[in-house]
Amino acid sequence: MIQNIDVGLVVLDKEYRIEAWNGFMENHSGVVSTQIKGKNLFTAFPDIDEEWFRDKADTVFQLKNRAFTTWEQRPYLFKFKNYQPITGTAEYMFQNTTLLPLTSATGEVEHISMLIYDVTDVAVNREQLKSANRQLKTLSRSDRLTGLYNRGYWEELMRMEFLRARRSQTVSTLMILDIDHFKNVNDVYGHQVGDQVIRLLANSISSSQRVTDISGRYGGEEFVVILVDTDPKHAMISAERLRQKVESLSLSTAQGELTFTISIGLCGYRPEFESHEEWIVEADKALYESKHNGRNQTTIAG
Ligand SMILES: Nc1nc2c(ncn2[C@@H]2O[C@H](COP(=O)(O)OP(=O)(O)OP(=O)(O)O)[C@@H](O)[C@H]2O)c(=O)[nH]1
Repeated sequence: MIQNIDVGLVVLDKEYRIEAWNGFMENHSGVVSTQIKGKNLFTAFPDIDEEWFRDKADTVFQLKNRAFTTWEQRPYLFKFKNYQPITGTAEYMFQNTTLLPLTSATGEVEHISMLIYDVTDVAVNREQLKSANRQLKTLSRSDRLTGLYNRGYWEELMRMEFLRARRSQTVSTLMILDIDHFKNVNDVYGHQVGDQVIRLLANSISSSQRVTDISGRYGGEEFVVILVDTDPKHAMISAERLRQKVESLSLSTAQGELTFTISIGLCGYRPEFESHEEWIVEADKALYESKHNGRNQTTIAG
């Protein structure tokens, strides 16, 4: 039975010599029991981390208790190729191992037995679940149309930046921008072209920003960027560069070339702000002024 079970069984003596080696071990290692018996485990399998394994096994010899190794600590003890078709993505077999003391008639532990379980399917499923969760996390943070952070996640980052700004000596600036007369774009060119314009603007924002800037889609045609460690004067240069770039863009549509402009509001962090929302409100007021004064311009909050 021990020969045929779907679990590896190895018996070791105190010198770490292999005393028993069942069918599972033969099949996966390609080494038959008669060849391996009497050989030292670490000489026969140099991939095994000797110090780590001795630490585990010594407690079994001395304290007569059980010990375990899991695939989460180390993917495997014996480097066996994985041949399971369903879990074909894993190159090597993931293993959990149990070490058990074998007590002699005198009560001494002269041998330990190792049970090696193939847990590749569990491990692969767990890894796939982790990867799916990572993808879900990214999706839940980003806006589907533009790929920028969505409002919820951006606001979370904005709140953290507000707390950081409160402690730091440097100034960060919040930029809010909005497409001018966007309703007309939708009315004249249709909603799909409207979506294309939004995407084009999002690309311009992404390509013109610094790696430390944090940009998001705040609403329909409204975008926000936190320019980290940038005062309003320098943010103005960056905002104007973006505004001019957008002004020069053109989109080919069935109704001819389409150009569009944006209005921008800027507001630097102020110590009197009590929340990140106050900061947003002030930047929004500056945006409103840009709109009010004729659009296609940038205003710094007064
Ligand atoms: N195509 C498209 N349109 C959107 C989306 N989200 C919001 N909108 C449209 O954006 C328009 C916003 O219009 P308004 O808020 O009146 O502003 P506006 O026409 O840009 O005028 P000003 O901001 O004052 O220059 C509305 O017509 C919304 O339907 C979207 O995801 N795709």
